[in-house]
Amino acid sequence: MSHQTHHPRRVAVVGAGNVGASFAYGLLLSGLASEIVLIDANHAKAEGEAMDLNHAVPLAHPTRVFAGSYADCAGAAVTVITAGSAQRPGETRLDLVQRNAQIFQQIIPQVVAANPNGLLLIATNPVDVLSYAAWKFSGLPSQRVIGSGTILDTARFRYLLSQRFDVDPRSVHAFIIGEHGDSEVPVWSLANIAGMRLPVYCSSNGFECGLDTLDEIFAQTRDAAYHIIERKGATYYAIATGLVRIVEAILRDQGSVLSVSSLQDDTYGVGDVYFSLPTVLDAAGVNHVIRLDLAEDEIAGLQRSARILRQTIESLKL
Ligand SMILES: NC(=O)C1=CN([C@@H]2O[C@H](COP(=O)(O)OP(=O)(O)OC[C@H]3O[C@@H](n4cnc5c(N)ncnc54)[C@H](O)[C@@H]3O)[C@@H](O)[C@H]2O)C=CC1
Ligand SMILES: CC(=O)C(=O)O
Repeated sequence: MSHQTHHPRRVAVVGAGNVGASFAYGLLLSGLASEIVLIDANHAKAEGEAMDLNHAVPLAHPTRVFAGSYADCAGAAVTVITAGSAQRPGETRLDLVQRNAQIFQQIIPQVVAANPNGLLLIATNPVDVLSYAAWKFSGLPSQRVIGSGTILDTARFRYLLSQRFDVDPRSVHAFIIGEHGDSEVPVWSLANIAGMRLPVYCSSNGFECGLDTLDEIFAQTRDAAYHIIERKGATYYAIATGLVRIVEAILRDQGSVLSVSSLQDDTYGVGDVYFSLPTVLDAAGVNHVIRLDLAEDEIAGLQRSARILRQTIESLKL
């Protein structure tokens, strides 16, 4: 209730569309939150989703789910932003930037006015640029403004590698870094199963993994959203699960290493930009970003990705 001052484990969700509603559903099933508030410009949509979700509560976990207004972001540990336009077939994520930045200019100050102490978790695309915009519009310390970044791409990559090598994807350790989008970079040099780099793993365990095979796995990872949008119009279950995983790391103060987007300094030659690297997340948000021992071509790819994002930020004239 909005008159309460203490909201144990409240999570607010702005945007109750495909991604927001799927996230709320995943969060409800996780039992991590005691309250979930849904906010949407289309209030009826938020109300309908809250009603439907509440009917799952007796079968899941005691959770108070309701449709609210920005004032209800008060006391939320995390506010997840999924509002805005999604790609239509043939559009890139970067094509959405002007439209969604304008929406963020309206939304973010209202969230922060109600809740100056919580964390913001951004999913709206292009997620790296909009996370940077959210940081600017919010005035919050960058540690508390996080983008879902390549958590999804890393999950896709681990899944596809697991299929190739016939193991549990959780046993595949590999990261996608940089932009959540077309310029993202696979970190092949550090990818491993059981601590063995992939070429060694392959030769000693009887798998073929030539360059063509690996290139194809990366292309399928990078282009997955296009393939899914062509078929079903949108992607949401996997990103929703990624958002739940990030919220879990925060609410449970786990110190988990996840590839998320955060403000980057110029370690790799391009600063004042958001992009993804493996990042330690805890209750305070970004604890620190891990400095990877990358191969030269990976550094070059990351710098290219960061430059594309920096140029897109500059086009917004924030
Ligand atoms: N970061 C990631 O990995 C992923 C990001 N996305 C992005 O998430 C975003 C949402 O996608 P979907 O949920 O599929 O879209 P959707 O169209 O189903 O939902 C968007 C919701 O935002 C609401 N909305 C629009 N303007 C608003 C405003 N000014 N204030 C409050 N609510 C507003 C709409 O009413 C709608 O309910 C898109 O930008 C999409 O590209 C989607 C999948 C993965
Ligand atoms: C839409 C999007 O960003 C994705 O599925 O990767």
